[in-house]
Amino acid sequence: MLVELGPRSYVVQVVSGRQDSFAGFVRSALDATWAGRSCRRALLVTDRNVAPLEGPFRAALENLGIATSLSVLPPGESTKSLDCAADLFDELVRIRADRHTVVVALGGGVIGDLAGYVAASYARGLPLFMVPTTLLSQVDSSVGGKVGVNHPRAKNIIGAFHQPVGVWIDTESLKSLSDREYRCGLAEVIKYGVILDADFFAFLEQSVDAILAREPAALRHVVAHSCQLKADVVSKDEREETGLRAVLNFGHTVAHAIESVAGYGGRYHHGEAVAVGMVVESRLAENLGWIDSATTARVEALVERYGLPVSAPELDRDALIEAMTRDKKNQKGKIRFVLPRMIGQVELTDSASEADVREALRVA
Ligand SMILES: NC(=O)c1ccc[n+]([C@@H]2O[C@H](COP(=O)([O-])OP(=O)(O)OC[C@H]3O[C@@H](n4cnc5c(N)ncnc54)[C@H](O)[C@@H]3O)[C@@H](O)[C@H]2O)c1
Ligand SMILES: O=C(O)C(=O)C[C@@H](O)[C@H](O)[C@H](O)COP(=O)(O)O
Ligand SMILES: [Zn+2]
Repeated sequence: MLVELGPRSYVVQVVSGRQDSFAGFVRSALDATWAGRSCRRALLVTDRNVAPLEGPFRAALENLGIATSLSVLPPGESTKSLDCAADLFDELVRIRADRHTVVVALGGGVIGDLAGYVAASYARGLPLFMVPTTLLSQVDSSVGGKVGVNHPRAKNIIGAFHQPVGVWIDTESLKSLSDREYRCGLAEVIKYGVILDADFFAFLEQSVDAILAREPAALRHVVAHSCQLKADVVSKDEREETGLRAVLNFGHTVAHAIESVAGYGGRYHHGEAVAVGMVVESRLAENLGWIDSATTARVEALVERYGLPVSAPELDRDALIEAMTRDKKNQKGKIRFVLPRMIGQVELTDSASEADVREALRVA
């Protein structure tokens, strides 16, 4: 599928175990860019858990005549930091990278966001390939060009929009992914159903066993359909300017507060925080009269059936609300939420008062 962005358009290729075609994909994606055939060097960025998968990707790049250096970082959310970005800048300087040096992010959303941010900033922009290896990064973070790192008190607050030149998704790379990380990806998948596609939400309700068992056909549908939904949104509102792209932030006002209060790499991984966030924000919509209690119950039930948390009772409520006051979506000092009007449709609003938010968090 294509993410249509005029001169920055790119292909999202979804395969199952076709590593041999990666080199051809890179060649044709690079040929479509201004940097084209002059790309002779690459920095392949990964983490320790994913490093066992890097060999064929490095070999493919080398076979294309692209001399490839490898940076292996510690796994986990705390790697999405300015310190780790600085390490990658050091490496790019060391290998004398120039604007024809390609950055390849092989890993989950942490590696994609971090390496993407480095690619966006170094020499004011290097060509970037995303090779996502978690379900979450395959259905969400590898597509759309949001890259960045965390500030200790504000999630993703340092970043850029920098579209990749290509996204290579091999669903077979998920074979080594833990069940916990697999479920994290399913939180963002459920999100797509709530925000954009009631039929997809119903499919997720009907296919719990097949999806949790990672049945290949169900998995491919989940990945390809999620990417298509995201690609359509990003094509229409690349930089979150019209309000459309903001729909992808359903559950995230609360989720990002949970992550920064609990600590990056702490008790809640991003997908788990999004799971809690979707339940709390559905309850908020219900309390505002936007949806009925049956709709909230449907969201909560699906989150639970996929083995994801629905509450974070141990986190301090004042700290959560304080963290929400630093959310990127806020305007004129008001916290903004993306809330459901029904399954398949959401709206951005600043109409929730602090008391409303507190009430929605009360039972969470
Ligand atoms: N840019 C965006 O649009 C966007 C969208 C959603 C999420 N995100 C960001 O993505 C991050 C979360 O991404 P994530 O859930 O992929 O987390 P992650 O990158 O931390 O990966 C989760 C864990 O899985 C391991 N792993 C990765 N691939 C593996 C594989 N194939 N086999 C075994 N282990 C593997 C990693 O080493 C890590 O320990 C968060 O920082 C979130 O903010 C960004
Ligand atoms: O791509 C987007 O836009 C999203 O909102 C996708 C989210 O799942 C993702 O977590 C994203 O990183 C959040 O963006 P942010 O702008 O709120 O930091
Ligand atoms: Zn997310």
